Amino acid sequence: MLLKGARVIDPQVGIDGVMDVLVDGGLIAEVSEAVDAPEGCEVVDCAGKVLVPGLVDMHVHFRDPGFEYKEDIASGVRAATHGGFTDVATMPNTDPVTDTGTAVRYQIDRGADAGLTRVHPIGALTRGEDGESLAEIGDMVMEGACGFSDDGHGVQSAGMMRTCMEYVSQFDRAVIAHCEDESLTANGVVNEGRASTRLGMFGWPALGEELEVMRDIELCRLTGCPLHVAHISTARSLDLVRAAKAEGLPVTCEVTPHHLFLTEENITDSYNTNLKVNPPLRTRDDAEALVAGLADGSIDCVVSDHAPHAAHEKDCEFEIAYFGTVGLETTLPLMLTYLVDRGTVTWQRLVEVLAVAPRRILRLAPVAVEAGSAADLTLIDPEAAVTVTPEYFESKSKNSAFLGLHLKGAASDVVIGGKRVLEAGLVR
Ligand SMILES: NC(=O)N[C@@H](CC(=O)O)C(=O)O
Ligand SMILES: [Zn+2]
Ligand SMILES: [Zn+2]
Repeated sequence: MLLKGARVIDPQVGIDGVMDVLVDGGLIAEVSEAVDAPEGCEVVDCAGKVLVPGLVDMHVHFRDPGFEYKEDIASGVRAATHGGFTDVATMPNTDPVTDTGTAVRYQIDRGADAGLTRVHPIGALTRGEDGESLAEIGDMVMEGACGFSDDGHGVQSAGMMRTCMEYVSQFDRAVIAHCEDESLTANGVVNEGRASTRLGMFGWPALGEELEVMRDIELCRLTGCPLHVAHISTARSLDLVRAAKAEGLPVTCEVTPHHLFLTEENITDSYNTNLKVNPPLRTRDDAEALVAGLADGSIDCVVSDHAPHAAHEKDCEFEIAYFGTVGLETTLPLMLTYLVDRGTVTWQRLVEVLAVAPRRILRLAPVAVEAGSAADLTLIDPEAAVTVTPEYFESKSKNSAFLGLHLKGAASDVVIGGKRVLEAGLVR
């Protein structure tokens, strides 16, 4: 297959220019200004589009096994492919929890059966995510777990988290921390401050996150285990991560589009339960600090934290609605519309935060737009018009914090292992 005339952008190899990319089998055979199509070669006209290394969303919830009515692996990978991702990492808060090698293998195999976006399971740190005893981490590494997390909960005991980090540090994997001290956040549904006061609801204070970020950075120092802070949401958490990085500690972090582009102010007028997320939407100052941190390199990657929930779990009082927003199909359009098109984030930085850094943090093989690399590629149409409606989603769930928006720019094609799985915006 010959991808002809796209603007190819890959900071890893220092390219930004209009090129032809020849794919042979699962690999990239040639990247140059003019490649003649070999006989019988499928030619894809990519004029006006941008070709980048395949995008990776390193934080999604596919609810399989256990809550397949919200999402299963087959529907999850369709959403991921539609969103432009060649690879995703799935969180272990399934039922049963993904805490054994068999459970990890199940997700990889189900993902492979679908033949779309690849699924890389993240294993649980503790058995059943109960925070009390270590899960079968070595067994999960052997079956292909790409990282470890009790996402959905913080590990409440510092001693248990220390044990987890000491154990994981024997393997070449990161601990991905959902930082939440539940003694501070109990019952909290919105940011503690103006939002909780105006709405008369229990607050989830910034300190509930920051205290565990501080603790886990200290445990990283003690154990040497790579620490990745999930869905960072406050300016102070970011400062803590910056300071840790400046000291040379192996600390990285991620941010979601909803924490970049929405604030607690979006909730106060609407009571829209799709804006109920964990951690909660914070202040405008926090969101601005996160955008700055993403642009300056302090934040390593962008993740959707795709958290599908059924209609009845959101169409209810704010206090009892489930936490989470779907995100796989809006992350790229939001990034393009609000950051790249406006020049806040360069295309090169977009590729770093959505393709390069997540592979590094998950210890996946690097992918670059150069001869010899795996042909895992995302083709972006910067002019595509996206209207976020329930019908737009391939996901089983429609609980998007961004419903109703008109966005500009989306993936048009996705190539995985040399196979085109998204063609002109349609999942095969
Ligand atoms: N983020 C959310 O609001 N919800 C996630 C859990 C999580 O990511 O902590 C979920 O599993 O629904
Ligand atoms: Zn979480
Ligand atoms: Zn999550």
